[in-house]
Amino acid sequence: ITKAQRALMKVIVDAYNRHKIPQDVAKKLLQDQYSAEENFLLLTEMATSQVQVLVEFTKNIPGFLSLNHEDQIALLKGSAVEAMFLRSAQVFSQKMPNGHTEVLEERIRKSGISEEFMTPMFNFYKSIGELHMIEEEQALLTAITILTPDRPFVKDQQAVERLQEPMLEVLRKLCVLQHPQEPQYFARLLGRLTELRTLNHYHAEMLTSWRMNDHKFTPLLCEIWDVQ
Ligand SMILES: CC1(C)[C@H]2CC[C@]1(C)[C@H](OC(=O)c1ccc(O)cc1)C2
Repeated sequence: ITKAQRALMKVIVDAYNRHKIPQDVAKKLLQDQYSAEENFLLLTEMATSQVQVLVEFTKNIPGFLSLNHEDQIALLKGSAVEAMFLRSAQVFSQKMPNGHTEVLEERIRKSGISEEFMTPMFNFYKSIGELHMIEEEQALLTAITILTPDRPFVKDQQAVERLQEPMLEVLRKLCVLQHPQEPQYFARLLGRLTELRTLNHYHAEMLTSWRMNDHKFTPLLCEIWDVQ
């Protein structure tokens, strides 16, 4: 890994760690009561703070703010669900003090999300947990997800590729260094990004079913997912 690549990795990891989910949201998970309505409100707060954290992290990705402005928006809107699941998968698999994970899982299961969505979601969390990613890998994988050139409405895809490629190269080298006994590890990480894309569909269904039951989203969530 060259000096420049180490510098890039440091910028990404610092940004990833600097923007955390506010502790009050995590604390509330344990306090408030357990009604489906209460759970939905908590998940709304969690999703809203995750999108805020996503926007802050994205602004710190070297070169992102020099992209065409419409493309910046298209990348954020196109990757919000995937970045949110990636971050919550990491929160689920190690960041949470144990006990919180079960409570969060319980609240998700009792918040009006249909069963058919639960399975793929929790399978994804398990498959991320099994990778035991270090924070550098998590941060780089999130940046790579955001810098996906073929999101809808992205005009200058080459400009996005030019930012994503160096990240992929650093991640590839990092995987070789971190997992010398597992030459396929980098390929497994990228395989998770494919699994992530399938969650977009389930997530859209989830939003629709919540809206049909007249659940209210926050303005930020309405804006990032073009609802209401
Ligand atoms: C852990 C998750 C990634 C999983 C369950 C909660 C999440 C934060 C997310 O919730 C929403 O997208 C969401 C969208 C709108 C809303 O009002 C509430 C939650 C889906």
